[in-house]
Amino acid sequence: MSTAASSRSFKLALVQLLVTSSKEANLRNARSKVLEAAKNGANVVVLPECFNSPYGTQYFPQYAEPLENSPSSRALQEMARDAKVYLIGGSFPEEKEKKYYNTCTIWDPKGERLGVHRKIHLFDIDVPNKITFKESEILSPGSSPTSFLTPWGRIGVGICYDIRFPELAMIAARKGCVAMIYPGAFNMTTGPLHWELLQRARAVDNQIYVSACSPARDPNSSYIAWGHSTVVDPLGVVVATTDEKESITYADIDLEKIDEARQNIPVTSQRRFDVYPDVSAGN
Ligand SMILES: NC(=O)CC(=O)C(=O)O
Repeated sequence: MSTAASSRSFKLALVQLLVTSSKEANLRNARSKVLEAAKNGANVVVLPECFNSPYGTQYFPQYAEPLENSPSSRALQEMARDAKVYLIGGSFPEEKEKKYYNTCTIWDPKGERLGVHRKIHLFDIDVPNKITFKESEILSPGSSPTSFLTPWGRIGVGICYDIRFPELAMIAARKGCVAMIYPGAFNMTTGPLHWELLQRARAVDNQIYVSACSPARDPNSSYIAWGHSTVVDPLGVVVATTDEKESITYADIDLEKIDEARQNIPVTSQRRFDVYPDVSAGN
């Protein structure tokens, strides 16, 4: 783990991976990028949604794996352990009891699994002449919010379309999360419209860090990812981003910035739960 981290700051790395149709090649590439990020001082590393398979309902059954002892789980565990980082392992199609999920596994620097997030909000949209996608044709939704503890504080995790539902980020922030991180894969229609806007909105509403990690863009794939993996600070300012190509994006996550935002603009302590309900109650 990097010695540059203090109890109030850590280095986040977003691995914008160029995903191919070869699961083995994707796992090898992910491993080499996670090790590279660790060498460059990253403490927490993020992979993109569907990091080990092309993104599309037609691919999910073919690429799906169980969570326990499967090639992708083992590879993620070894990456986290060998790189000595906290690893938010993007997502892969999971098969469990004859159902499929879009699932993110989270690992600590010893290779212990810290959490499992199954995409709660399935990506079902229809923008005429632009994009139609229906994850629910194949996938089942997850049903619980996910967060995990690091030496720097608790981090919440969602997957892609989950970012459009502000409740998840609100719940995470009210439970004390310092960041909400989304492996995601927006596309050429919704990417330019909403990718950055949604991250900035979730960050400024909750005065936390928000980040989303995309696959790199492959113009020949059936689903063309937007790319532009990004980190936004608690004031809603983009502090790190990239273009569409394969890359690693780094950002220093400074927890003082959360305190400062909340002191200067104290919405966090001015909420009126006597007027409207607190969505985090009971979650
Ligand atoms: N791919 C997704 O889950 C979501 C997305 O592309 C969007 O919300 O836009």
